[in-house]
Amino acid sequence: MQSIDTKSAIQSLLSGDQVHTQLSVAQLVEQAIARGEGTLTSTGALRAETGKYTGRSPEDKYMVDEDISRDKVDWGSVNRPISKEIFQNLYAKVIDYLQTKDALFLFKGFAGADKDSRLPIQVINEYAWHNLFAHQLFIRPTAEELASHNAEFTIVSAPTFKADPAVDGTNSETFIMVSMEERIVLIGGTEYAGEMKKSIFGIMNYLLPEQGILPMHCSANVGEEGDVALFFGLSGTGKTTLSADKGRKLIGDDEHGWSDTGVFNMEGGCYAKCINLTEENEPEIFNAIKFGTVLENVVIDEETREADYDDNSLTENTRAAYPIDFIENIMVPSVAGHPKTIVFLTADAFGVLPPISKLTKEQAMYHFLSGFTSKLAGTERGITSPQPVFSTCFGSPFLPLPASVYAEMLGQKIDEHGVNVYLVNTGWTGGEYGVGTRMKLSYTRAMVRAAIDGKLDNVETEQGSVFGVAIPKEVPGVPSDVLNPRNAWADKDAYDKKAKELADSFRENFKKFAGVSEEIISKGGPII
Ligand SMILES: Nc1ncnc2c1ncn2[C@@H]1O[C@H](COP(=O)(O)OP(=O)(O)O)[C@@H](O)[C@H]1O
Ligand SMILES: C=C(OP(=O)(O)O)C(=O)O
Ligand SMILES: [Mn+2]
Repeated sequence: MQSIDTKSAIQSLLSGDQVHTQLSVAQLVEQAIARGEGTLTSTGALRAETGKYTGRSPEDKYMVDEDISRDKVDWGSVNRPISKEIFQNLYAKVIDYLQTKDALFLFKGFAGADKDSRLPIQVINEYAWHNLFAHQLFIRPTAEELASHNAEFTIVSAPTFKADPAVDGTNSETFIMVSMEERIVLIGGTEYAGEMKKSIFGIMNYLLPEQGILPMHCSANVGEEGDVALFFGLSGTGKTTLSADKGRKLIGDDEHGWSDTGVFNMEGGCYAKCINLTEENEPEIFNAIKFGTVLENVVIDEETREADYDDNSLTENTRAAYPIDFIENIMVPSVAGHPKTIVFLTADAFGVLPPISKLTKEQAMYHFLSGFTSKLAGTERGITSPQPVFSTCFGSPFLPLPASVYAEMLGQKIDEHGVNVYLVNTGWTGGEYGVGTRMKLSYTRAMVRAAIDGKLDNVETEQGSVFGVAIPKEVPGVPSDVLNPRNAWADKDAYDKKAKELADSFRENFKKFAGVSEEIISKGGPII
């Protein structure tokens, strides 16, 4: 086995004079364009294409099997074990490969806006545009912080290095490998920039619980009274869209920690979907697409360089990456108090779940563990239409530890802070995918605002027929006939049939939580 000292390998790689360290946004944009990695758009954004991989590649994501993490990790199809030997061999090859490049880009910064728990990281990129992505998405250091910066985790990203599965022991040419012992993320064979931010999120999901902090796959914002709201949800359910609300300060759009003092963003930027983006529906995001923003796989006119957000010819998962301060109303720093409201976002492709309902403590725990939603087209390789999925804690692709670790912490925190929990279906209504339509964004916004503003605290409710959740009979700004999902279906028998199917699949899925208290199932689960 070729065993290498990973730390000195990084040091020697970084000592070369081809390494551009901590370039400014302007310098990175200039480099990316000069190197033919991307083009400038009419609003000043840098536009790049990612080739074959336009979403994450979960089947190529591995955790190295090591003594320090072996007994902690929840091994399986999310956390795929890979031997130290395979990791070390590939690592050595990637370092050798990067040594041959005439330019490399290094970003140093942090994950975690709370200074007590933040993780100093560095990102070594083959591409300038990837380094710009890292610069915009992670937390940028001040000059003083940079001077004393000492990275505790390193991402090494070599997108043009392709593994040979037969020789290298991988599943494909692509690999995302996390070593908790060496404190390295090794990425090769994919140009999708989202792998970088989500692998650091996975690492925070490993490290924070040890410090008594709950890591969460959610967005967060805060109102004028300091009232914090969290929006949990798998990709495409509306975290980024719904948290950008001009009446509330954005804390972050995707990854947060919840400590004894409150919540904090792990990131320094946002990663918004652009498909069908309009200024009217999503003005904050639309206007954030300017100089400094990275546009991924958005089709632009060759001459005018105008973006066509409706064009999905490269992927459904078109993206804009921008620093959080490109959103007008934000919390600085990205830290706030304890949440008052939690919203679980689900994009139900069956059209069965109500567009908004209030959950009891047991229902909240049941739905958090179930994490029912649909994988929407694009964010993961191979998904082209909504696929119903149970993604525990609304983020199973990013959880290295068993779900119970996160669920127990959330349960305690909800109790301790008396948080109101709502389930919001941003998916289908009036029929399943293909028959019904997606819930209107303006209605969802109105429902979420009413919940956060306490306007649903004392309204009349009816009991949902599937889970027994409390469905408000009226929500300001929303026609009442969309509130009860059964009413929204023309064919009631078809609804009941689908609902039964869904309830059965929840029960089936929940069997994996054998150790969970009977009360959560009896009081929180389906009633049909
Ligand atoms: N009712 C709705 N609620 C939220 N988003 C919706 C709704 N209808 C359509 N959308 C679209 O769904 C996508 C939600 O994606 P996004 O907010 O990026 O999700 P996430 O951040 O959770 O991955 C956006 O493109 C948004 O325009
Ligand atoms: C970047 C991602 O997150 P989201 O779609 O939740 O924004 C992802 O899942 O790859
Ligand atoms: Mn998002």
